[in-house]
Amino acid sequence: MAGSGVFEEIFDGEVFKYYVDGEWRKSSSGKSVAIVNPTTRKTQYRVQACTQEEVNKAIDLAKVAQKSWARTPLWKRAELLHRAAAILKEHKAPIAECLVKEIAKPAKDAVTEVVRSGDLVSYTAEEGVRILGEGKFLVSDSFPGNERSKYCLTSKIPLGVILAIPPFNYPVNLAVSKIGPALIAGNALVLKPPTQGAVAALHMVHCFHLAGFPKGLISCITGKGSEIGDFLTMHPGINCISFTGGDTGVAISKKAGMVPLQMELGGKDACIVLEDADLDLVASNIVKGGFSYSGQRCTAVKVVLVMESVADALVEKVNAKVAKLSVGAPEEDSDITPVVSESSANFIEGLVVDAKEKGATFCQEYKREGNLIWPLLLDNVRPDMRIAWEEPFGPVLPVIRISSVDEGIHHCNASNFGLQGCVFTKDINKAMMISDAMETGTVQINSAPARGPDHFPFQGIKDSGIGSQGITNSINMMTKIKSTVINLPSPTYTMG
Ligand SMILES: NC(=O)C1=CN([C@@H]2O[C@H](COP(=O)(O)OP(=O)(O)OC[C@H]3O[C@@H](n4cnc5c(N)ncnc54)[C@H](OP(=O)(O)O)[C@@H]3O)[C@@H](O)[C@H]2O)C=CC1
Ligand SMILES: O=C(O)[C@H](O)COP(=O)(O)O
Repeated sequence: MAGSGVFEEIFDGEVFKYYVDGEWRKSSSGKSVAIVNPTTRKTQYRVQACTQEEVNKAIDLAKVAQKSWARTPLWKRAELLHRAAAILKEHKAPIAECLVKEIAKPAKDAVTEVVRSGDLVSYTAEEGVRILGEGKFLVSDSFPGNERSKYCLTSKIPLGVILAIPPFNYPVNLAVSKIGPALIAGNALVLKPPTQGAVAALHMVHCFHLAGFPKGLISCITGKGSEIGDFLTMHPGINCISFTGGDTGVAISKKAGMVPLQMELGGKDACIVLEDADLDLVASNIVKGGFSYSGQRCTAVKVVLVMESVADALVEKVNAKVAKLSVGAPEEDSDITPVVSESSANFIEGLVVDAKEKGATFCQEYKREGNLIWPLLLDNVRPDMRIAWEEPFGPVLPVIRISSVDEGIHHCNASNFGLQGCVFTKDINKAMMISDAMETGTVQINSAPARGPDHFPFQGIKDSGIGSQGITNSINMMTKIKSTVINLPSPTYTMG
């Protein structure tokens, strides 16, 4: 059960504590933030509403702890990360339980998220010792006009204090995808978890505490992003921000100071289906890609662009699979579970109503109970409908029929998002041409969009993000190049 067993010290019986200076503490604010269970719509947990002074303290301590952490041998940093990964996996059950209660993640997927996170941390430790263990050696005579009298040695040094802000849909995995790279690279880390998902994140942080990381190196500040977010992101003590979420990220990028930003934001991932595609494969991928975790993935298929000649057949196959999706509680491991909040459900409903008014074909009856929305495929969607462009982040998927591949590419590229996309065809030449033409960070050929495996580069263009994630890219992003140049009194040439 949450907050019990090895996790007892993170809970005071009513409110989960926040983490600073290697300790679990109550906020001096005396206030807490409620986490509403999306299924019951009742308060499930409470977390501390941290104050600005508590943020200042966490960042001050992080600054101090980072200095000695950066002097800790790389292999020792890796060893601690491996230990944290093992503890995380050992305690997957109570952490998964939090994910079920806080964000209505289906029970099996919740366990998968925790195990995947442990694997991510271990991989990060291994990758870190390799890529941070190497630098560059340059000689001056390769540049015109120079003799071989200067040797340049480069290495990767930490940035300082990294601020990590993950979203509700992967509060553990998208937290460790920032924590692991930050720590292996010698940085300190301040985590601001999403409110929905905060308790799972606090349990995860406790696994790092149990692993024995130095005091002050990691802290976890809870509270509403709308209240504490600006103070954190504009804090002069923060040296880098790694954020995953929605439009909030665009606002942060305008407010943040001169610090490196890693922004993974929303998407409207298009699935382009050509006439020669294997329609059974496409249908499976559309259902998995569009409806897993009720469409609440940035990489969910969010619009299907299918050639008119195969559209009827495809829609029929997709509908047959949608009919088999189970709808209900996350505890029962239902395929479709309640969306994260009432406001999210209302937003999705707004898109559905707009599509209805403008004449979309409803392949299923629209049904909603509380935050639970039954899976819905909308056929014959046209560009004047909001759902053609906006991200529902729910189990509603639009189908736009196209008469040419160019029309599909045009729709994809007209979006202000550019996260991922996919194309289904048996013709690899066409697939490559379409992939090159799609203005997205990744194109999947013959599979639905996905971030994983977690070591693959993951990036969005346009409003979908800044920089690139993936284990190696995140480690590099959280470091800076430092050069040392040895100036020789006279040129020297090998064996010369
Ligand atoms: N490209 C990607 O990798 C991914 C993108 N997303 C996108 O995220 C969105 C859904 O996630 P959601 O959690 O609702 O996104 P939000 O942008 O609403 O929230 C993301 C995080 O930002 C915090 N936050 C809110 N306001 C501020 C602020 N002013 N300053 C700093 N932090 C703040 C939130 O805290 P709090 O919860 O307390 O408000 C949360 O931790 C979708 O648009 C989705 O596409 C999601 C996952 C992956
Ligand atoms: O937040 C998201 O939606 C994730 O980054 C998607 O990850 P996945 O594609 O591996 O499910």
